[in-house]
Amino acid sequence: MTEGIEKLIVAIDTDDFDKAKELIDKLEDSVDIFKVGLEQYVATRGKTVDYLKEKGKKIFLDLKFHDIPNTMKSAVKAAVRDNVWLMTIHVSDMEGMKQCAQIAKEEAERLNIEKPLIVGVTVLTSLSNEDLQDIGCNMTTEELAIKRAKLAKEAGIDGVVCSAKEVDKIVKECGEDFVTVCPGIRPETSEVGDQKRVVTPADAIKKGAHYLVVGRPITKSEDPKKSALDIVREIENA
Ligand SMILES: O=c1ccn([C@@H]2O[C@H](COP(=O)(O)O)[C@@H](O)[C@H]2O)c(=O)[nH]1
Repeated sequence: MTEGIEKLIVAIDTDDFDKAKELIDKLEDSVDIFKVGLEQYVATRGKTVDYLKEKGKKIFLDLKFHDIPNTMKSAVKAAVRDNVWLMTIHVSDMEGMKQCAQIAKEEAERLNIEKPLIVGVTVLTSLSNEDLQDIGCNMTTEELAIKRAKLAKEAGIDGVVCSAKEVDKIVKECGEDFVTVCPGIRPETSEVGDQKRVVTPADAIKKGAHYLVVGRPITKSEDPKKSALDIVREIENA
């Protein structure tokens, strides 16, 4: 497998199981990791997860758990049983994050399976400094993302979701082994859409991102396979 494929995660954001299946089938030779997010999971009641398992693909379950500690930890426990490779929670209170990290370890040990990676969402890539001001936060997106990454690390979480704009600073603060997953990736010619902190695939890799999450630039393309392969090549040449 090429290094580019190992770093690319494709977000299957559609509310239709047949469309998701068609995309996965088109991309299966060029993509190894697929992200199942809220829209797809709720619409199909998790059916895509089963389909990806049948295909032997790595699954990133992006349901961004955020609740009281007991509910978060119970959701993480259930997701561990689904044998996903990576899952998201929100970087929230220390107690909730610590309990998620602990239960994932215990449940994976009990089932004798590899523990899924748990990453915490720092600051959504669709948010700008002004958006944070609007909700009463006087930090910049970068300051808040770094602060939350440090909290996630302290709580025992494996890594974070962040924009590649701040990924170099997070790697510097939290270390090379702390997993960084970066959405908001846009090749030069792609539409930005609702993303506000965007970076090209090449720049994200140069700044130290471990994994790049790409949705619409691939899934809405006329030729999703070509678009995925172009990104894989850009990653490899970076
Ligand atoms: O901060 C975040 C966290 C998650 N996402 C998710 O990534 C993909 C990005 O899709 P695009 O179509 O490439 O914009 C999407 O599923 C989001 O839910 C994010 O964008 N930002």
